[in-house]
Amino acid sequence: MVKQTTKEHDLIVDDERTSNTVAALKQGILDNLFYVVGKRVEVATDLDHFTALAYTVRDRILARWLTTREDYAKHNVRTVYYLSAEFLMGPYLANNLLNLGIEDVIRQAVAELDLDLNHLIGRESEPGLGNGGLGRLAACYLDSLATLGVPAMGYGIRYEFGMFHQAIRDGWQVEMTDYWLRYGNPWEIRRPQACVEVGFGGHTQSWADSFGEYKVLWSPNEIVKGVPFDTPILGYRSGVANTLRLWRSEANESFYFDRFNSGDYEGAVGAKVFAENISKVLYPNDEEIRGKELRLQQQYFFTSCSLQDMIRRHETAGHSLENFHEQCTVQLNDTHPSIGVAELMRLLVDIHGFDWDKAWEITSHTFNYTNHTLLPEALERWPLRIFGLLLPRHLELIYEINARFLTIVRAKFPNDEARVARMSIIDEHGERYVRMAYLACVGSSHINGVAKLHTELLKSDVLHDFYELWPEKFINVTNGVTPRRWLAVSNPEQSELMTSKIGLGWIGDLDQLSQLERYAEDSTFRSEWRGVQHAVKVRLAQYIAEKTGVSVDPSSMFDAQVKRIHEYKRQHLNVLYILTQYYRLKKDPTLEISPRTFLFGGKAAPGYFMAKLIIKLITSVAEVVNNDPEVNRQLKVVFLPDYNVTFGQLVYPAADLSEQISTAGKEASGTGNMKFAMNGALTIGTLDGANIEIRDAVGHENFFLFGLTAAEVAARKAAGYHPHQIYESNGALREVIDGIGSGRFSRGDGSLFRPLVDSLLNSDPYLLFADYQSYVDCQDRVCKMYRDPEAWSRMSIYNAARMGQFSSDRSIRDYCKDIWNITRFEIGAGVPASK
Ligand SMILES: [N-]=[N+]=N[C@]1([C@H](N)O)O[C@H](CO)[C@@H](O)[C@H](O)[C@H]1O
Repeated sequence: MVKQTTKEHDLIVDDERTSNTVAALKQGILDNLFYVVGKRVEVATDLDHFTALAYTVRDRILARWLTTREDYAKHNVRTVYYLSAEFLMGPYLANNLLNLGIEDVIRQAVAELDLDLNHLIGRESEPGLGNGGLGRLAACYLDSLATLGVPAMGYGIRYEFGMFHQAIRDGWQVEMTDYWLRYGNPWEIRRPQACVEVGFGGHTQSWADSFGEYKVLWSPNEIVKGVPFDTPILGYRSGVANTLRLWRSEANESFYFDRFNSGDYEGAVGAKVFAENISKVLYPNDEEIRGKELRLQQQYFFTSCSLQDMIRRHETAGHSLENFHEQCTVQLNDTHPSIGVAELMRLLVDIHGFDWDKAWEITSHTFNYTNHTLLPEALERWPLRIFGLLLPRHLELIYEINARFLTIVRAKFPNDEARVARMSIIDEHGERYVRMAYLACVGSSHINGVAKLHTELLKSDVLHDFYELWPEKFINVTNGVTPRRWLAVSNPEQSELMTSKIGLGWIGDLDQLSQLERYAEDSTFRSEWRGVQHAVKVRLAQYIAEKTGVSVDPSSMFDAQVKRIHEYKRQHLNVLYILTQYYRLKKDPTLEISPRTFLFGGKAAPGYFMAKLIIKLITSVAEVVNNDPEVNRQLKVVFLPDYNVTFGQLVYPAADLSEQISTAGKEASGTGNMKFAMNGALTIGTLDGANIEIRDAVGHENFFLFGLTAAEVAARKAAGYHPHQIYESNGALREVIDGIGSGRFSRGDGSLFRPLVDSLLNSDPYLLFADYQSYVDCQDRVCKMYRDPEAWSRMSIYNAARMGQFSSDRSIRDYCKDIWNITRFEIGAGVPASK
């Protein structure tokens, strides 16, 4: 991590106990080992030392945390509430050391206790409370919100079991439970006094009160307690620490004992199990819904807890609910918390006695909705049967919201009942559904996509009707990633080199990376750049050898594709190229091919058969290629198991080539693409998601482009797409497909990959065949370019230098300006910072 000194605007003064001298830190670690972990040094394990160190670091965050809260309360700040079913935070220790600016003194203090900081950092189990991009984006945004001093709070679910651990057995993915809390979690604080109650099921009764007012009472038949666990989110050198509040579901004592005491043991235990099950485990599906009732329970549970908590904080601060939307703005991270629209209406109308119109004005000015996917199978819709049983009052409220909404639609588009049916929150087809994306659109002031192309496709396709009705609601905010974790923490080598040229400022202001441009033409710097890259690759090669036993050559090109396994992300297209090279080399072993190591990583949703088969294809091809002396000097294929944040921090800095090869129009944005390019990797990619903006930023000449555009994909499909014709007309492709189908890469079992081969030959829904030749030709250009290290490192430096706009700080500034209308806050200065 880069050398650092405490900057002036970290105004918090540490007291004796939390000063940052080596002596005080050593004492802190020893005190926490004894008083908190309850161990003497002599018998302490690495894990004990890690825990004591974590508490020592947390001690130095607490003052900033409490002061932040006090300052926000004192100044009545408008606050952002980021509601997300997923927060993929990754391990905290190294990031907190960077943001506190104490890494060097801690490293010395730990060393003087005969311990190794990097080793202790490696002992932390990461909270895998997310599936992929959506969850990690929420984490990057929390880091930027605190760094920019934006009053904010993250609300989510404290899953007891996070994202499953992935092992590869006989080439297949095997899922294992993630006991991330096995050794406790030093970063969180349980807040039992802030728990809330959440109801499920039951029935409603309605009547007209003495003023003729229509009243409704909901009598749930299950009551669950939501208990918050708070984690401080420290900004980078801002002195600000915001809060991530994650809810755990627990049995509601009284509810549980009443049944117990009445001898209804089954009911009592049932209630307890029901309650505790809700926050038990993360649903491991990325981009596809599995309409399980428990999933809806999870969504309603954390959303209701969060909204009740926000109302309580608002009223405790002496505010009237009349101006709730002026003090609070809520970002819905996809549709997972969109039930919040109906829940806030319930709380305002049923509990706080607001009339409908006032309640709606508050609600519709409180929420903003971010869409993260265009895939139809990922747009959440709940069967009325499940919805009505679990949330009878909310269904009534949604009917009312929908009726009033469709009146607006009919007014603007008279005599267009087809449009009315298309736009209705209630899908009348089949068993009838609640369309959550539509509820989110109707109940939100702003609707944003996560990259320019994605937002355009939302306007022209998935949410076109809503765009025609409310064009003013639609806005784009292209994703970003935090340079703290993904550069300064993950790639200290490159960070040191950059800092030696342009200073430290880039960590807090990534646009300063542009000062690196002039060094791209400096051959000395280019060789230093290559030196750094090689050192990082050596580190990854060691990790690969440790984890898989496969030895890879750090001087080969590291070609990486790490992301969730999904057909639209086309990991299998990457395999088609590997096999194309394989067959070329088998025909002519003397062929000049610069050695390349193909790195794959990523989890498949447990129920997603084709994704699992793609993993098996990769591991099967690896087995053949890596053990074939005719090709394994030039080609190496590695599937690295259990891809997560910690693993990502090793791969992104080490890659030479970043594979962003999704079918154009399918990847909403991507964020791995940004992490790779920031670390100097060159991208081979399609004009999809944020690839387009990355290519425009780094320079078209510094990006390897291939494939159909989104419009061409749509046209190809509309015209009727016949993949078999391409198979017949392209010999190299035919050889590869026949090879896979023959069993050559599956120990002779020709049936193993039949489903994949048939899907490609008959429908190829993600147009691999259509893009195959363009991809192969592009890869050949990559090969050629890699043989010119000067040219390659020049392009690599330009890539890194021009990634400023992909900092999550820029994204958060856009949200503040275009959606949340919120000003940043200067802790201690007591005045809002400039916009
Ligand atoms: N859900 N979801 N969507 C995704 C990712 N899978 O998590 O959100 C990410 C964050 O917005 C996007 O970068 C990515 O393209 C998109 O597919």
